[in-house]
Amino acid sequence: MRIVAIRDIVSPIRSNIANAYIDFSQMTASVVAVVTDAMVDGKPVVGFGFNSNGRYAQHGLLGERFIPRLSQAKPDSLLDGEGLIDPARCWAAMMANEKPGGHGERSVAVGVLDMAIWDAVAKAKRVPLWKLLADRYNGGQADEKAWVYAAGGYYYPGKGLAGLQDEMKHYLGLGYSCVKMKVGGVPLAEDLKRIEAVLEIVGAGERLAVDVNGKFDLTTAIEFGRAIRDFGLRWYEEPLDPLDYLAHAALATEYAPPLATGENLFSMQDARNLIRHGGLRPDRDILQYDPALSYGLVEYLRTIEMLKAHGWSPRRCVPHGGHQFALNIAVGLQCGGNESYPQVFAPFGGFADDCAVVDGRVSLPDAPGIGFERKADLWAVMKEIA
Ligand SMILES: O=C([O-])CC(=O)C(=O)O
Ligand SMILES: [Mg+2]
Repeated sequence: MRIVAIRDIVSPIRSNIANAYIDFSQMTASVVAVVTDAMVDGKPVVGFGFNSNGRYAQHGLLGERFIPRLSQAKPDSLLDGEGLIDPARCWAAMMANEKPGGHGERSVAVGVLDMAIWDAVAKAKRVPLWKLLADRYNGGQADEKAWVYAAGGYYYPGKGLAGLQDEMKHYLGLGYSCVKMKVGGVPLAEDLKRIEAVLEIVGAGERLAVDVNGKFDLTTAIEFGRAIRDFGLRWYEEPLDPLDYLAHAALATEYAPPLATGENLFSMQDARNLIRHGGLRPDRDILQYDPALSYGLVEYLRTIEMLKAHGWSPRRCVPHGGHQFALNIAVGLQCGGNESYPQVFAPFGGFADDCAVVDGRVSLPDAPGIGFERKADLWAVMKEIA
C-alpha cells in the first residue's frame, strides 16, 4: 500500500455564534484526502481528514512541511508487517526534524493527516475504524453505542432566553438527553438566568454542562462555581486558562462537582501536565483532549496509555470536537462518550445520517473507515477533493 497523492483544501465554517472567548466569524478548517494505490471494489482507497473546530485551517504547515515529508518518505518505510500503511510510522515521518515542546498548531496539521491515514487503513482492511481499534488495542472489546451530548447554547446576536430554550428543546427532540451551553460571556447574573432557563427545559442539572472556554481568572472561576454549585450540573468546563494547571488545582479544592477541560491541550505531554499538576479527580472529572487537534490518534493512544499509568480510566475521556473520528475512538477504545454539535459547525459536526441519537446514545455505521461517506453534507465537501 502506497500513498500516491495528498490534497488539501481550506473550507469555511464561519458563523455568527460566539463563546466567551472568540466568535466564529472567520473560522476555517483544513480538509485533506490521502489517495492510495490500495484497491477495494475496483476503486483506489482514499482516506479523509479534517481539523475539528476552534483552530483555523493549516494550509501553510501542511503544504510546507507535513505533506512533503509524508510524500517524500520511502513508501516501504511507512508500512507495517501486513504491508498496510502504518499510522505510527507516518507520524514519525511527519515529525522528523521537529523539536519537542511548544506544540503550537503543528499538532493540528499532523492531526488532519493522521485522521485521513486511519480512514485509509481501515478502508483497506474493509472494517469500520472503531472495529480496527477495538481489535488492535482493546482486546476486541467495543461499545455498542456512545453516550453523546448536544453542544450549543452559544451567544448569538439577538438571541434571548426564549431562543435559547427553543434550541435546547430542539436537541431533546433529536434524541439527546444532555446538552451544553456557553457561559462566561455576559455578567454572572445574566448567565444564571440563561442557565435557569435551560434547566427549565432539560429538567435536571445532570442534563446540562456549562462551558467558559477558558475565560475566567481564578477568583472569577471560584465565584462562578459557588453560584452554580447547587444546580448539580453535569460539568463546569474550561473555567480557566487551559495551561494554568495550578489554578485548576486550586479551583478543584473549592468546587467539588465535576470539572472538565483539555480541548486546548495538544500533546500527550500537555495532557500529562494536567494530570500531574491540575489537581483533577479521576473519580469525577472529564478530559476533553481532541485527537484531531492534538497530533491525531497515534498521539491519543499515547495519551490513553499515560492516563492508565496515572490511574485514570479511558471512561473519563469525552473528546471535544463532535466529529466521527472521535466517535469511532470513543466506541473502539471504550471512552466515556463524545461531544456532538447538532446545529453548529456544519457540515463537520454530527454523525452518520442513518444513525439517529436515541436516549442520548448513538451507534456507528458499519461502513469501512471513519464513515464520512454516510454523512451526506460532509461527503459533498470531501468527494470534491478525492
Ligand atoms: O466554542 C468552542 O470553541 C467549542 C467548545 O468549546 C466545545 O465544543 O466544547
Ligand atoms: Mg469547550
